[in-house]
Amino acid sequence: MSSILIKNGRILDPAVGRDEVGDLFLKDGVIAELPGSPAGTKDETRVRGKKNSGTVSLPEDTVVLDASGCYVMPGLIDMHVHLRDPGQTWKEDVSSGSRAAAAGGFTTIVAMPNTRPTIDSPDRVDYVRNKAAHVAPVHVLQAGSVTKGLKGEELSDIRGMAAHGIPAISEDGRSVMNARLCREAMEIAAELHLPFLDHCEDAALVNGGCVNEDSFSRKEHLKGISNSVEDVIAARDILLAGETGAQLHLCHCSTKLSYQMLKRAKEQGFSVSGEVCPHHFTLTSADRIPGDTNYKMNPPLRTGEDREALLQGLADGTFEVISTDHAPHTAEEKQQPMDRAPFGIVGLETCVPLTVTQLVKKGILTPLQMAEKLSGNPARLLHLEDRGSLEAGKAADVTIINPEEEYCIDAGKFYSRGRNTPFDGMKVSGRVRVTICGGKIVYRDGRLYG
Ligand SMILES: NC(=O)N[C@@H](CC(=O)O)C(=O)O
Ligand SMILES: [Zn+2]
Ligand SMILES: [Zn+2]
Repeated sequence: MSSILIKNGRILDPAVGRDEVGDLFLKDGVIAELPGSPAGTKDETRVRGKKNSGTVSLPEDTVVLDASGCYVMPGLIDMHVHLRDPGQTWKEDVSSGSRAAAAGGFTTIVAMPNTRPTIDSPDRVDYVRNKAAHVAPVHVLQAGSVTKGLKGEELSDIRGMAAHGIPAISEDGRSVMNARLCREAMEIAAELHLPFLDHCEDAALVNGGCVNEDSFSRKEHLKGISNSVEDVIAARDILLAGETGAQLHLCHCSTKLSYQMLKRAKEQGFSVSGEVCPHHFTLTSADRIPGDTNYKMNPPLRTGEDREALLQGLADGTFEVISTDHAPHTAEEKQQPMDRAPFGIVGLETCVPLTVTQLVKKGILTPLQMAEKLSGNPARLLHLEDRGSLEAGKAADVTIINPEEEYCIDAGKFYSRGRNTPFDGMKVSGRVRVTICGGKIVYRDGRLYG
């Protein structure tokens, strides 16, 4: 493996609050001290000085990357991805999904267990892990389901799956509607220090709704999904997490009340966190094009008031994570009427430009906060100690982004098998230039390697 020197980038390390122009050196799969800098010192002025002094001697095979004008962040981590493998590999599989991740700047992704069959046992965890080890250019972590077959009747073998390396449990796609069973799962999760990634949706309240319940749904005579569908389960599960001590992470938060409840729970010292997806911080139900199922996802696009609360929560730190909820479906599947088409949109290859365009350029997040929500915090919440930071000794997982490059999103160029996005053709700013995983360049300027 060659060494890599990243020169003149804006080094953004959320773990230590570092934001300065400098160089980064990667060697033997880890972030290393810059050659010539006295070992163990973190005197950045001296390291920077060396750069210009010409005395640095690099290993001969060093690849030098000029990152002038670019953000250099610890490799991005997506806590919420659907790889559809096993069982629905026409939509996506471990290979295509992990390649899309690399192209999107992600070096670690968490795959949700709502596959066919469900990932609810150690051997099914092993299936994804073994496949990923052979085909994935980035780290793929497989979450385990809370109940067998996502049926909500009997707990999965959570302990067994924990022994096989799941980073978290999740019933994503639905909620565990039986509160007693959910509480039992949280007790086990607390004991094993496994985060509980919570999809909040009351199965009875949702009642076949397909878009947000508002004036638009009424006008189109579509069944609506009220905010309470999400909020009642978020409230219930925050209470259960408080009682059990489980580490609760609210997935794809979309409502104003989920923001307020999360904020309050944190003030009370509960171990809770929350994520917002780019589509929810970018769009509202008013942006939906009637009949276009690429605007159909779960939870649905909400009102402007909800979106404002999400932006507020991202800015004030209540939501510490941005995740994609990458949910690929085929064009045929999506070309059904609104009430029949599947929920979900792809997100791995649009997350960085949407975050830069909607949040950083508009002053809602600083570039350092962007690195925090896309890497530092996910690493902390998933207990990935070697990631989410650019300090010496950490994994050589790095993402280089040019925040100034303007272009139009082209779904036809996605590495994902899914093309289902409402953002095709949208003008954005911010392009992933290089993704480095484990000290290897896996993506550079439009091309995948390895
Ligand atoms: N978000 C979605 O709209 N769809 C997800 C399920 C989920 O994340 O709840 C999917 O698996 O397709
Ligand atoms: Zn979900
Ligand atoms: Zn999901």
